[in-house]
Amino acid sequence: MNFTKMHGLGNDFIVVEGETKLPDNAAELAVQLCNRFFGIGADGLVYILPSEQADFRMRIMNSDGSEAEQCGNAIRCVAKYVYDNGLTDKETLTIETLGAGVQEVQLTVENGKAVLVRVNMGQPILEGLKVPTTIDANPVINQSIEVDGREFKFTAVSMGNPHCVIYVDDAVNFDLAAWGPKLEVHPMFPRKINVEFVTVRSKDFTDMRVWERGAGPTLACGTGACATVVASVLNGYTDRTATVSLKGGDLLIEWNEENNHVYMTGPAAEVFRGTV
Ligand SMILES: N[C@H](CCC[C@H](N)C(=O)O)C(=O)O
Repeated sequence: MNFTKMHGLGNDFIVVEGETKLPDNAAELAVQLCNRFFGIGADGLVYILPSEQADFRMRIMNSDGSEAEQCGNAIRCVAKYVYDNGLTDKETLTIETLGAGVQEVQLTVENGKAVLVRVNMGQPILEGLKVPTTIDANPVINQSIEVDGREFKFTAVSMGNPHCVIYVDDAVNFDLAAWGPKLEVHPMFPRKINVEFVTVRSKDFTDMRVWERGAGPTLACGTGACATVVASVLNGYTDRTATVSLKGGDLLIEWNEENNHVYMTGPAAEVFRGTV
């Protein structure tokens, strides 16, 4: 099987093109190939598939073999892949995902290669029961949750995949490994959850570190960055356009007031190609 290794701000993926549908063994393949010692190594396995509604369809498996509804960093990689490899000559194209339907993507092209990608990530889902959480509120803001005797307050946002946004004093140095895994699988989250720890630095700048559902600590999370800005606007902490600074780099997020859509702008990179 031929693959292309790509990343969005260090959130890295094995990208596979040429299949007409998700292989039956995609979950096992994801666990095997994402393993950083016995496989290629990545946060996820991404398939570029044909679509009836859009130019392309993306499906993404986390490194634990679970399928995610949506992935911001991966969709930027897919957009770069299809343009750079001549599968399309469009600089504005559409990609269909499980969690957000047909999404418009705009490429910035330099020397025939896509260097920056702006994605319409769709509308956030704020009804607690639809994120999903067990909390019947809309939105779920400042919700108390306890793990191992420590109380956190979270805001719940779905971008097609579920997110739990928690504000802390120092996100950059927060002990992700101590608390991320416990929150990920808390019974308040019926489909588990991605956990973002956020420190607001100004009305248009936040630090964020993420423990991802099904992948653990990643260097960046695109949907998590979108959830961070939505939660920060709901809490009155930031404006609707803000930079989210992740361990792997920065994403520019805009939650558009007119159409309620969230836009994410950031880079994507190809690292190497291979056969496995
Ligand atoms: N682990 C996530 C999927 C990948 C999301 C993240 N890598 C992004 O860039 O949005 C989940 O299970 O919902």
